[in-house]
Amino acid sequence: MKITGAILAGGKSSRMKFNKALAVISGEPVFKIILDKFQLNFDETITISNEPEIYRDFGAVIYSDIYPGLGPVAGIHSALFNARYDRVFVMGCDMPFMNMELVSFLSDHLQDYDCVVPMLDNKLQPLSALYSKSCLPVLTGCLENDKLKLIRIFEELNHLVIPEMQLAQFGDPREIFMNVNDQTALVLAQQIAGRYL
Ligand SMILES: Nc1nc2c(ncn2[C@@H]2O[C@H](COP(=O)(O)OP(=O)(O)OP(=O)(O)O)[C@@H](O)[C@H]2O)c(=O)[nH]1
Repeated sequence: MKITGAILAGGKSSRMKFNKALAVISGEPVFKIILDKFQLNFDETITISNEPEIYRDFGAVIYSDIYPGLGPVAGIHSALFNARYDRVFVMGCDMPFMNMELVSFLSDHLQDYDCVVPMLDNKLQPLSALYSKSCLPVLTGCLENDKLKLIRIFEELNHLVIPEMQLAQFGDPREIFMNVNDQTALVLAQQIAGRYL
């Protein structure tokens, strides 16, 4: 089954105080690290951002939000809408250490579900989850009805949760799922990058 990898890069980076996708780890912007990994592993890679000029120079294929200004639910919606393939791995632009075998594992479990979503620290991880295009009507409904909290999409989606115990076979979930979204996380990511990049 072919998979589209979608990088969401339409946020405000208010915690980092500069565009976190451009934070440098091991000499490269986090966005470039993710883009390279996605292009190597997925059948198609797309980036969802309303600022295409930032990412075009990296050679990214960019689509904007169809519902601009509504946050990450709109980013996932645009990713699924624009993806060439039915299966879409959607990830934030601040996760340099995602494990691609883990993504294959999520994909292997999609058959009977609209999406497969990891759970870490008792929280679903919608921004590192595998979605089918069958999610689109639910996402459109959420956006049209002002239901913009990411976690609420799962009230209506037929989803499979992958518990932390199963994620651990791919490495330390706290590192694999690390969000480099503030200065503290950036320093930590720079310290452990050698093990991943
Ligand atoms: N396409 C798109 N992506 C978004 C949008 N809002 C957030 N994202 C992305 O979703 C991921 C998670 O976003 P957050 O970390 O919760 O928010 P953020 O605005 O990027 O950062 P903070 O302002 O620090 O919360 C990041 O990769 C963002 O770039 C949006 O409106 N559209």
